[in-house]
Amino acid sequence: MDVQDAASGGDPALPALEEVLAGAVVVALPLRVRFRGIEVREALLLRGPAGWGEFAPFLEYDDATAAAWLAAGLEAAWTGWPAPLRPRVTVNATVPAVPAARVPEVLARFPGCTTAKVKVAERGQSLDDDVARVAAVRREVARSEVARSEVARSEVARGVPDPGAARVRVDANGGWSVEEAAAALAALTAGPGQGPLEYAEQPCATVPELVALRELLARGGVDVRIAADESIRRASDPLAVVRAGAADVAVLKVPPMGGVRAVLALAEQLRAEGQRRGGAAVPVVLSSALDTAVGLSAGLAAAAALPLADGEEQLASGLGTGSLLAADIVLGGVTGGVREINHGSLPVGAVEPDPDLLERHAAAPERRAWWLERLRRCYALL
Ligand SMILES: O=C(O)CCC(=O)c1ccccc1C(=O)O
Ligand SMILES: [Mg+2]
Repeated sequence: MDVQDAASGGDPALPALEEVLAGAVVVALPLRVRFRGIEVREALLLRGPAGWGEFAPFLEYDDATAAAWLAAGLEAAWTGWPAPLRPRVTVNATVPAVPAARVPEVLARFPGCTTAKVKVAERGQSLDDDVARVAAVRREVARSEVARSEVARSEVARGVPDPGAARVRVDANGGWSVEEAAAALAALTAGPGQGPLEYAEQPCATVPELVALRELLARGGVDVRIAADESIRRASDPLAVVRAGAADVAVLKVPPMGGVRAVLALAEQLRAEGQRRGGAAVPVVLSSALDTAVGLSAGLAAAAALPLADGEEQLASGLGTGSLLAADIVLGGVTGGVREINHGSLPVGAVEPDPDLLERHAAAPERRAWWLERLRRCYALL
């Protein structure tokens, strides 16, 4: 992170820029449904001695922010990751801000997932849209869960799957005011067809708002944990939100934190900080940044290497987002083959992009040039 270092020849552990550029491939992958305002996911893939890495900061990010994403990609391709502690990682279904009627179609791409994360507070939509979408997710997850369980098969016949049984979390991406969040979380937990929420991810944008929301929820008897996402990955001090007592759960993503090792170190600090505060550790949820199959390998490596306390159950990771892409650069996917979601989990391990798919999904020449230039600028910041 020291500009002077870069100017004077750079970090000795960094591969040479020419070497990094030599293995760069830029792809553009279509999404099945609009997510986070985008319909095509562009990514620059890096080929190094340790394997493949990904550099895919969202287009609007500035270079200082994007540099951390490059560090994560270089770690993947030139250094590799700590050994996994478990071979598979449980993932949540990720439900974009679709109309309720499209929920079954989305969830069908997350076979066996019993935890669902639902996007809420989308710009241009109303609380009614969120309430309908979340209720549809509860119904659908409960239905498929009951359908899988021998014991409960007769209950399906009797038509009584319990919508409260699904594990549902919502992600507002900071889109609510404190008052809107309190009203929405009350409606999403107590209204008809609703039930408990595992947590609400970034209901409001700022740390003081999160603190105020927690107080308001406690006063109103609404029992929903708060998870911090943007308050961690966009903050100069990622621990500040936990120190302020504003978050019960920490959502961590490998690319914005600068790599698997950086995420694991932060998880360790969060654990210590939580214990210092009141004895309870702050649980960590690994999540994707809408990565390609290559980028997801890094998230899976982090989730698989995350130490757990005795008896601690790992919360489902938001790493099933490959299902949101209509095409990827490894063979197979959810419909069969390499690293498909099976019984709600994904196997850990590297993937090898398919040369034909890399070619088929290659970005246009001007987009490739744009990404290579961005890589050069970010490299200079490492
Ligand atoms: O956590 C998940 O289920 C999927 C990942 C996700 O929601 C996401 C993906 C890209 C950018 C931002 C976010 C987010 O969590 O806000
Ligand atoms: Mg989020």
